[in-house]
Amino acid sequence: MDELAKNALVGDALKALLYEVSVNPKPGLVDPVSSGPHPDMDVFTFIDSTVSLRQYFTSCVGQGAAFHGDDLRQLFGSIRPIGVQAEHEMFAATNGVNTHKGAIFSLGILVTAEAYRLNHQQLTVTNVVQLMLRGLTASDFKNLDRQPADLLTAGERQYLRYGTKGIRGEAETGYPTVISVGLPTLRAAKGNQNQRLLDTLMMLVGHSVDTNLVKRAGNEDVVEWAHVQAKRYFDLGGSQTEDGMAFLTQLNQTFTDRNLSLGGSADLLILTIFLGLREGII
Ligand SMILES: CC(C)(COP(=O)(O)OP(=O)(O)OC[C@H]1O[C@@H](n2cnc3c(N)ncnc32)[C@H](O)[C@@H]1O)[C@@H](O)C(=O)NCCC(=O)NCCS
Ligand SMILES: Nc1ncnc2c1ncn2[C@@H]1O[C@H](COP(=O)(O)OP(=O)(O)OP(=O)(O)O)[C@@H](O)[C@H]1O
Repeated sequence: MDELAKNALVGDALKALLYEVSVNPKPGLVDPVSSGPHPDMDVFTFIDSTVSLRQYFTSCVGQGAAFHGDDLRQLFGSIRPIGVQAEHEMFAATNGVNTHKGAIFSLGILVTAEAYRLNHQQLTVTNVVQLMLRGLTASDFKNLDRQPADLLTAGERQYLRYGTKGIRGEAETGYPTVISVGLPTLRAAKGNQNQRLLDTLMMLVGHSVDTNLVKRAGNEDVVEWAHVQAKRYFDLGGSQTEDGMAFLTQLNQTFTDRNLSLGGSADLLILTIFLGLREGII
């Protein structure tokens, strides 16, 4: 893999983050027009955060391209500490605001997998991710019930309470929601870039269990409600119709009023954009 190809991979990761934050109006998320239910951040916070991650993605590409072992779990083991470091850099760049924690984890995995795959073209990105993350949920969720409750993250708490595997479950299975929902929607989506990405986001919202949303709502029933909202958007014609867009604008307000966030769905959109850029469909 030459330097040009490595730089292109890093560039696609950074573009994915910047494209996603630029899409609007996004319910429950920061965009250039509104911060929605996130008064502690705006689009500039996301630009600062994105730029702070260049070195991290460069390291992920380096690890993926240089890995020649048989057990790809070791490749994941090599990027996890780099991810922890990247989280520190993100918090330093945003004055302590969590902009991209989920994206650091998920996009770091996909960038690493893509770099590895460029030297192993017989494998799909799904194959590589599944091999890298074998046993992730079992090891991350092991003995959680013995941890002090106040030290648990939102995702860990929801696993204990509802059995939801969240970002780790999605990752371990090779990001099926991105591959089977996000990418096919993006390939088929019509209109300009913003319209295509809005439809892709809403399709992801309709097919995922977003632990960020559940945390903000304090219950799991909100997932079904969000799925119904996404279906209504598409029944009205999605981004292609005035009714669809009017509904989305109203939904944006509802999410803000109810202090609901879609941080996990935003991450799934980021991953879809990244793979879409690699595939040349965006
Ligand atoms: C697994 C990670 C994301 C942490 O999980 P944690 O339990 O702290 O968070 P939690 O489960 O609450 O969710 C984190 C984020 O995931 C995203 N998310 C939520 N739901 C989903 C979903 N269905 N699909 C994809 N992403 C989702 C959201 O952005 C959310 O904010 C990661 O930060 C981690 O492994 N942390 C431990 C320290 C570490 O190793 N960090 C470096 C990672 S390379
Ligand atoms: N445009 C966006 N793109 C990506 N993620 C976004 C966007 N807007 C909001 N988010 C996400 O919102 C989440 C932050 O929400 P929230 O404040 O509920 O999480 P937190 O920082 O983990 O929790 P708390 O603020 O309660 O400590 C982050 O995961 C962030 O990724």
